[in-house]
This record gives sequence, C-alpha cells and structure tokens, in this order.
Amino acid sequence: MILQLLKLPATKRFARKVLKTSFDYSVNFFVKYLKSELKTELLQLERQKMADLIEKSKKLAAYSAVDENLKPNHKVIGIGSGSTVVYVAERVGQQSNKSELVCIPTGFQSKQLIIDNGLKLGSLEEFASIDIAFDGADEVDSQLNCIKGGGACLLQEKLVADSADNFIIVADYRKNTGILGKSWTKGVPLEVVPAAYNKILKQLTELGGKAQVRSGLPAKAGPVITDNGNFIIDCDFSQVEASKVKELNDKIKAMVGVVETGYFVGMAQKAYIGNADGTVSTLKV
Ligand SMILES: O=C[C@H](O)[C@H](O)[C@H](O)COP(=O)(O)O
Repeated sequence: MILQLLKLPATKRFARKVLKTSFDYSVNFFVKYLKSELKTELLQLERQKMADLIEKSKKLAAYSAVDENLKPNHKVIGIGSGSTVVYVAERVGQQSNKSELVCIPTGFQSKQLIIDNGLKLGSLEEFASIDIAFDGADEVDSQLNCIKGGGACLLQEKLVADSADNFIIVADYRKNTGILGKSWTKGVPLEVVPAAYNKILKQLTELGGKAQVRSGLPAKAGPVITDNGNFIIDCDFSQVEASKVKELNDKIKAMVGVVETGYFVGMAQKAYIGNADGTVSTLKV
C-alpha cells in the first residue's frame, strides 16, 4: 500500500515541491546571513578607517607643532596629557639635543611618556618658568579658548600652561568647533575639593549648569580621584560664546572649593589641528 502511494505522480510532485521549498529556504537563509555578515564587516572597516584617520591627524598635528615651534634655545618643555600628546613626546624624544632638554609633566601619564621617550624629567618646583609647553584639548573655540580635563589632568595642565612662555595646543579635527560645548557635550571638567562637592553642585545648578560628579565606573566604584586627590565635576553649560567664556570661568572660580576649571581662557598662542585630508591647520589669536 505504501509502495503504491509512493509511486503515485501526485506523491512525486509533492516530494519535489518539499525538496524545492527547503532548498529555496536554505538559499534565502544563507543569502541573508551573508548580507548581515558583510554589513558588519563593512561597518568594522569603516570604523577602523575612521580611527586610523583620527590617529594620523593627531600625529600630524603633534609633529608639526613640535617641528615648527621647538627652538634650539628651548630647554625646559612642558609635556601635557592625553592621546595626542603621546606624539609630542615621541617627536621631542627624536631631537638630536634631547639630552639637554628637561620635560615638565602634567600628571602621571605624562611622566611615563617623558620617561618612555628617554627624556629628562623635571618639576615645577625646580623650574618656575617653562620655555614652551604642548598639550591636547577636548575642544577649541575661535579665540583658542579650550576645554581640557577630559582625562582629569586639568589642574597640573593649567599650572604648566600658566608657567609656559609659549603654550601650544595639538588636536585632531573633531576638536576644532569654533565654540565650546558644541561637540564636547559632557560639560566642562572642574577639579574640586572632595568635602565641597555637594555645595558646588548646588551652586553650579544655580548658575544654570547641569553638573555631576565624574564616576569611576566601571573601573572603580565611586568618584574619579585626580592625581592630586580631588574629585572631578563635569558641568554642562551648553554652548558658550568665545566672548562669554571668561565671565563664566570667573564665576566658577569664585566658588570656594573649586581648585581649577577646565576652561583654559586666552592661554594658548597657537593650535595645531590635524585635518582628515592629511593637512594641518595652524590657528592663531
Ligand atoms: O585631562 C586631559 C587633558 O586635558 C587632555 O589633554 C585632553 O583630554 C585631550 O586629550 P586627547 O588628546 O586624548 O583628546
């Protein structure tokens, strides 16, 4: 009976249909899988390309800044913090007179960069003035005011910048927005005395900012502690016109317990911006 059923043309037609449907289904599934894999790989390639571009522009900016500004009479050099300054330290470490140079760091990372590049480490206690200092920035406006402190190093960075006869910013094209708070939307970093954080949060809110203590998560439960044992508060004031940055900075500085702000107002003489097309723009005030 079963054998007779199997021999029926209708049964054969049915079997052929089942086979074809499952074949079509498998092919469809395979094509969809390939498409999604391809999309993921293209996205990864695109991201990698973008990361390479940013890295190249950082290096370009840093090398140009050192090549054009470090003079033979510059013996005491400030080395800032962050990922762009890595290339500054590298370039300074390639100078033929490097044994005559003393480098002043702006924090722990910066100290390591100086040591790793075979440069001599100095301190502000030994050298009250610095011939030239190079540092990165989180954002730069049309007057070369900057937001700094994304890596929580702003206090020592400002000490070094303030002691330098020449202060040069190095950054990639994403930082050059013309107005502070445009692309750096996390807020201006403020270094505050731990005991004062709650009072300062209240004062910043009254000033119109959205402030919060920077968390150390996921690496550390609790707040980020700076190299100087303080807290960082990030306060978003939205976009601040270049002409208004000083006034806002003065108001924040007047709050007792604020050690320093990440607004670097009128400190930089030049900014070297590495562009995506492989060129470097030099901004001057
Ligand atoms: O505290 C960190 C410093 O202000 C850095 O210079 C700033 O965050 C820029 O860093 P990067 O060169 O990694 O963008």
